[in-house]
Parts: sequence; C-alpha cells; structure tokens
Amino acid sequence: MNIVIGSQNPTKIEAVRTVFAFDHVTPLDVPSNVAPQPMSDEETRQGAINRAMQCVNSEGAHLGFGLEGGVMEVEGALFLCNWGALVTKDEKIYTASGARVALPEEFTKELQAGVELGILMDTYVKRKGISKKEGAIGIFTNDLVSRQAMFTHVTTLLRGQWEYWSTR
Ligand SMILES: O=P(O)(O)OP(=O)(O)OP(=O)(O)OC[C@H]1O[C@@H](n2cnc3c(O)ncnc32)[C@H](O)[C@@H]1O
Ligand SMILES: [Mg+2]
Repeated sequence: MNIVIGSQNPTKIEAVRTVFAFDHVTPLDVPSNVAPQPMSDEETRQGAINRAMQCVNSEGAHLGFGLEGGVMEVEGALFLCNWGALVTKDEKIYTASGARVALPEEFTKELQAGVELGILMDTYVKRKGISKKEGAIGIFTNDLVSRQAMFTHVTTLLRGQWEYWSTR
C-alpha cells in the first residue's frame, strides 16, 4: 500500500512509518490551507483534513494522512492540541485528536497575535527545531511524551477507525 503523509516534519513521518511498518510511506510537502498557527480544534482538524486530501489525490497514493498541530482555548487557558486525518481514495475521511497539555500563560498574547508556537518554543527552551524533535508536548511533560509518540497514537487511532469502518 502506498501511503502519503503531508509533511516533511520527521516526527510526523516517523509516526506514520511506525504504525504502517509494512507499507510504503512517502512524505509530501503540502499546505494546510489554514493559518500557520491554528487557534482552535476546528481549524487544526481542518488543516489535517486539507493535507490528507491533497496527499490521497497525489499519484499512486492509496491513503493520505495529515497531522496538524495547533492550540485551543479552555476557560481562558491555551492548550496544545493536535489533529490527524486519514483520507481514502474514495474520499472517506477519518479524524482523531491527540493529547492536550496547557501552555504557559506567557505564550497567550503572542499566540493570539499570530506568532507560531514553534518560534515561541525555541525561544523558551533556547534551542532550535523543538517542533521537529520532542515538541512542546515533550518539553511540558518533562520528556515523558514526545511529539512523535503523540502523533504515533493519533495515527493508531486513525488506522483503527479506518480498519473498523471499512469492513462494515
Ligand atoms: O512542517 P509541518 O508539517 O507544517 O510541521 P510543523 O512543525 O510546522 O507543525 P504544524 O504545522 O503541525 O504546527 C503548527 C505550528 O505549531 C507549532 N507546533 C505545534 N505543535 C508543536 C509542538 O509540539 N512543539 C513545537 N511546536 C509545535 C509548529 O511549529 C507550527 O509553528
Ligand atoms: Mg507548519
């Protein structure tokens, strides 16, 4: 099976490769067609769907995947959120979300002004490329849950739903 994942981010590519270890997984750089920093569950999920849709429509693809990071608000606090989408050749869409963790209060103003979380994280940790490594979720869980592990869980939720519903 040819699986196309709509990102060059290694945490996303490796997550899909882990869950589909016996399939051919190809990364494809596609736009999310939402804001670079999605600010709600709805927008983050839409970004994931948009990416998965473009992937499944690329040549030779059997399944398309989109994995998207964003933030969402609960009672005035911003949480990291992540969504995944799996789209089949006949355009059936499966979605699932990942774990959420609270972000520092000091991030709120800048995120609301449109600054990307990736940039805030690198400044916060004083290191480059956090989003391609442990991610914000890794930092704020003391390295117990990495961005790749979180996306692996989301991809597993997608695979399971697809297997369940496509046989019914
Ligand atoms: O190349 P792509 O696939 O776009 O990967 P990305 O790292 O930009 O990730 P997203 O577009 O999914 O995430 C939207 C923004 O939120 C940031 N972000 C999301 N989750 C993050 C995390 O766990 N750690 C650091 N930055 C994160 C990310 O860097 C972007 O600025
Ligand atoms: Mg991005």
